[in-house]
Amino acid sequence: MRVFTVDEVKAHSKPDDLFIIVHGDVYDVTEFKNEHPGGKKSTFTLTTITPSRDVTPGLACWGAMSFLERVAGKDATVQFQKYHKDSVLDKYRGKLQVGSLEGKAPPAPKPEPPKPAPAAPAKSVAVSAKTEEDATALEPYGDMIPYGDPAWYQSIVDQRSQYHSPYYNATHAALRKEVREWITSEIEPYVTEWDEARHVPDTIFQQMGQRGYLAGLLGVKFPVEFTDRRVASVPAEQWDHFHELILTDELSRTGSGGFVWSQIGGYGIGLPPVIRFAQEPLKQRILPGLLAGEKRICLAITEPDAGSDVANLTCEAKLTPDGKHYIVNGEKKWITNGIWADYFTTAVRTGGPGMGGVSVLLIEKTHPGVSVRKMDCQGVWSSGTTYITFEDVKVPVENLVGKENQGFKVIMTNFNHERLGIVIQCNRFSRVLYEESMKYANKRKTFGKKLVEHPVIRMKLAQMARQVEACHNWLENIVYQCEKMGTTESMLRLGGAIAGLKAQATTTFEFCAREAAQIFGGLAYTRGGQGAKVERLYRDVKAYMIPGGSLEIMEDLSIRQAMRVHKALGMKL
Ligand code: HEM
Repeated sequence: MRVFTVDEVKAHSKPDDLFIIVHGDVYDVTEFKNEHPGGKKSTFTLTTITPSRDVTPGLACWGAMSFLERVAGKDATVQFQKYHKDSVLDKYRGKLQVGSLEGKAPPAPKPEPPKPAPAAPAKSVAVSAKTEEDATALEPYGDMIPYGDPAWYQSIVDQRSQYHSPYYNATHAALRKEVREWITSEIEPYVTEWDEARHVPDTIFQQMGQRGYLAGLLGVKFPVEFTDRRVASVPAEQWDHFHELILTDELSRTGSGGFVWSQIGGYGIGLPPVIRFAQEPLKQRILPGLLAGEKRICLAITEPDAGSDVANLTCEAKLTPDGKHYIVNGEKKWITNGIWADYFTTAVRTGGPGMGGVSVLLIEKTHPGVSVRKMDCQGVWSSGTTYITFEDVKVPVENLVGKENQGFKVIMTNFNHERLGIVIQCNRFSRVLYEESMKYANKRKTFGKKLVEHPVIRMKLAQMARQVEACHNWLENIVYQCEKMGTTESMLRLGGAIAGLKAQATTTFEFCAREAAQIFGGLAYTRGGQGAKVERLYRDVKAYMIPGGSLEIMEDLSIRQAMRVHKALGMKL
């Protein structure tokens, strides 16, 4: 790349030869000015700027010249920072940058690809002795915005005082770095585009497989028996529930429910029942392709008339007289990823009414009689929400997942994992809303002050942060219990608490979306731009508060289920 002097850049200040400087880098925006959303020359007029209530004399009004022409040949860093997030450049740098100013510090070296974590420390979780805890003291990580990342990401810079946590070791720190670097460089700059297109390129899901991430998202030990894919920074034998928490949390930093669900929405709930309950030959046949990201799966439970009330589903599966097949007829609605799925982990009625007549079948796209159509929903646009019809679909009995008429147990076992996934995503989305608000409030000025200098805005930030932190601490506690208890014990013991946590996380998410939108004002009301994440997440809230057990069902269950368990434990009322 060329090195420029300030005077050399100044020479490119005409509409047909237009350079600008941002953060010491030189950009040729001659062509780009015509597609720049900040006002094309031909359309930019006074009316394109809508004054907010803060109608101060400083209101930008630059006549019939586009923003880029106004700063032609100059250093436009200040103006750039006013209207964009720096991450905009991640997307356009490759296309527009022609060089840098002389004397600009060389760019930081590209991060090395993650190396496998060192064998020590081999302990997975729970360090109580102080000496051991100090031995695993971790480097600080992230932007160091208070509450902008989970507490264990922080530490005082001189390393004398670490932010202590009993849950995390060096492999967890390595994983968060590995995932964040991938998300920042290859995902985040394109998420808005993909959301608008309602599709994430298939290559991203394939990368999820290649990087070993898919194999690590099943709520079980890393399934080495079915795949040779590995996560670069975590030895498979050390993989635990906290790695899964970090992976989902960092994926959710994209601030798009659509993106997260496009990757793990169907997979994270459709595959665990198969891996836990399917017959061995079926697992051997389908798991390698799924774990590699070459095939896709979804969970088909909800119907036009049965949502949280799962026991009343009506999609029926009748055994053929020769006992070799089920014939499936019925419909499924709001099925995440259904449109792309090769396999459908489907709840069907094989017996009488109620939960005792439900079974789970793995239906395959290749089975004649399966048809899918995409649904148009309020949020999670790139997640592929689907309406599915099964018409006389002939499914081999070998595809039964669990035992006939005992499907309710399969579904129940799945719920904790599904809901924890929802909690992790919701809480990071809430954190993103808070983090975006904090950054914006420190930049945007109204009535002569930064937003953050107005007590009413600080109050909003405080209310967001305390709810996010409370939720995260409860989440870590529950994940720790999952790590220690077996699947059956955690299903029974934790069902109530996880339901309560889902209620907590979704209401926190809804609150943070509302407050962030108020802080961003008009920018959160328009799609794209600085408020893109806020506008999008506001639309995504209900996709988290209704499915996977609605808020009302979750709150009720958090008491009912807990009472049932504690009765067995000898509760004294
Ligand atoms: C390499 C330089 C630049 C690039 C790549 C760029 C790119 C963009 C993009 C993608 C948007 C859409 C919103 C978003 O995604 O944030 C935007 C909006 C905008 N840009 Fe730029 N821009 C550049 C420089 C500038 C400069 C120097 C100015 C001002 C002098 C400016 C003023 C604006 C304005 C006013 C908007 C509209 C903001 C809004 O709707 O709230 N841009 N720009």
